[in-house]
Amino acid sequence: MGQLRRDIIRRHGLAASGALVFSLLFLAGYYLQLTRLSGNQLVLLLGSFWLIQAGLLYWVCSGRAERCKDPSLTVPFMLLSISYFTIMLMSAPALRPVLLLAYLTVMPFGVFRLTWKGYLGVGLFTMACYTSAILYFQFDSGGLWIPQLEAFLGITFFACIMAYTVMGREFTILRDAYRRKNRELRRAMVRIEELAVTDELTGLFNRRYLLRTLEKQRALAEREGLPFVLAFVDIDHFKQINDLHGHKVGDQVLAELSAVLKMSIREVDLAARYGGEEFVLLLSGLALADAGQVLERIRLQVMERTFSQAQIPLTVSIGVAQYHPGEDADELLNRADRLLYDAKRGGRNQVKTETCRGPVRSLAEPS
Ligand SMILES: Nc1nc2c(ncn2[C@@H]2O[C@H](COP(=O)(O)OP(=O)(O)OP(=O)(O)O)[C@@H](O)[C@H]2O)c(=O)[nH]1
Repeated sequence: MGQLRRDIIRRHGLAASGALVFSLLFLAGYYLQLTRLSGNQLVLLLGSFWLIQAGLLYWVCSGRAERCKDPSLTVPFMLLSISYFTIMLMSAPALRPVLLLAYLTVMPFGVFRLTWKGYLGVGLFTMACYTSAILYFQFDSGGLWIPQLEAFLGITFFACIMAYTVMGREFTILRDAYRRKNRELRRAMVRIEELAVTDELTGLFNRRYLLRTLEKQRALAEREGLPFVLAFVDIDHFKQINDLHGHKVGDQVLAELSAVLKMSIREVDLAARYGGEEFVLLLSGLALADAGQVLERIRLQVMERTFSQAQIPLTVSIGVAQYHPGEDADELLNRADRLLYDAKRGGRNQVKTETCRGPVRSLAEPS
């Protein structure tokens, strides 16, 4: 159960306790003969109130109301209580002071949900209910009608309701500001998390994230026996590109090559910038031979196009090693790095794949 639903249920628990207190007071009023109800009418009144209340509570607590615009069903709950307090008022005019307070205790529960317009609507509904109860009482009983007192009480009650509406408006403003800040904070958190794992220039994952993922991949390989392959991809003679075209173009080349790497791997794989012009690819669920083919394809892809506005041709050298059960991340990284070194030494623009725990095998001859 989510925190939001728990909060809603807690609030409804409070509201139901309030309704219970006023039901008990009304019951006491009945036994003190302060109401005009018969026993059956009393049972019908309180019984139907609690039946509907229980139905609404069930809707909220079971999560069925989550499809509604307001999953807390605040307005239905408020209108239900106000309507029943009005019927109680009609049937027990002597309990008017108690029931006036009952009306007012309903209003604060709108704070969490209602806009000030909603507040005004519920406030006017309350006023209309109260007025009809008073009129009903006067006409029904022909009771003592003291217009000044009724006006006095009515205006005071109206002022209280309006005060709630104004307060409700203030709460709406506060609530909206709080929600806005919360949203901004969440967005900022997501961005910070992104920045913490992303290389700014290339948009690939950074070394820290790679090492973390490598550990997870290792655990998966140990537990589930899922094979994976790690490849170092390094641009050949990148220093010359910087020297010839400048750092800015060099940066552009790095970004474009990163896009090629990212596009060439599957969702389950990972491309990271290890540092400078050196990248690492983690290919999961692949045997060494298949990974070798994938990386050979990447090598050819890089060779077949040019990079940056300066249309610079590029080649990469790649070292590919498969994870051996029991080894640690450093051992795997070192092996792949050694294979990359072999590829460089072997003339660059080639993929060096280790044979199973044996010597390295070249997939392409140096160009
Ligand atoms: N533009 C740019 N250059 C970078 C960045 N990081 C590292 N470099 C440059 O990458 C170059 C790497 O040079 P080397 O390590 O000699 O490698 P190389 O020239 O590619 O030679 P080989 O790897 O042996 O083929 C250096 O000139 C670095 O300054 C970066 O973020 N942007």
